[in-house]
Amino acid sequence: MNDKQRVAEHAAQRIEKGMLVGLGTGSTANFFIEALARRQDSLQVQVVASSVVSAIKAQDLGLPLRGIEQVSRLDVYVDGADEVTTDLTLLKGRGADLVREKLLAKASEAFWVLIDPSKQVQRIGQNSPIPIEVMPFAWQLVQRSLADIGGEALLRRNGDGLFVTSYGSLVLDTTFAPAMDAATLNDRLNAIPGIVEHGIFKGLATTVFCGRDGNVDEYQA
Ligand SMILES: O=C(CO)[C@H](O)[C@H](O)COP(=O)(O)O
Repeated sequence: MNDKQRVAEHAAQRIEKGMLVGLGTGSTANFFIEALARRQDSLQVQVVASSVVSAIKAQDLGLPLRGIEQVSRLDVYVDGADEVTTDLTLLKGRGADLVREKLLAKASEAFWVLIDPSKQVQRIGQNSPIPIEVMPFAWQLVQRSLADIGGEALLRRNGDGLFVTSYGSLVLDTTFAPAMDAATLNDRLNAIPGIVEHGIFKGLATTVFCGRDGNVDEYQA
């Protein structure tokens, strides 16, 4: 069992009977969905998925799925992350499902983040650019606004074409100077028109579980 599987198993053991559980997206979230499905006979949970791929996986494994439009409050949302700092700020969104991921994280009583040590960083943006979803017609205007606050934004590509998210947005992968802290950046990005969503998750995670050398470390917000 690798660190991602162990941390996913650990989180599934923490789920309580009858909970409404949000399912994240990615390889760690997939391990969690599998671990949850193995406990479903005793747990009888319902789930809400953050992506089509997670919805299909949950359905295939027999987890009862509710549409995101049918819920206003979840007990817990469980997902991976690309980067995590000591104050539990996250960088997410390597995939195409940022919008639903942040909505579910915000709507949940608890947000559990499942990582391995490779995701722990000193500062957000240390290893990856910040993914910024933009309305397709607005990408150049947003690129200009990002340049005004010191961001270098490149349209994400997919082979010869452009990368398109689940909701038809484009993604600007954006790097900022290391001196720009995540809290400031979060506020500035939230204020730019044309941005649909971005990958900084600030003040949302309640617990980070980190699988390390066969154990699971726990960090509380
Ligand atoms: O934010 C995400 C998708 O939008 C993922 O949670 C993040 O990329 C981590 O993925 P993995 O568990 O495969 O390492």
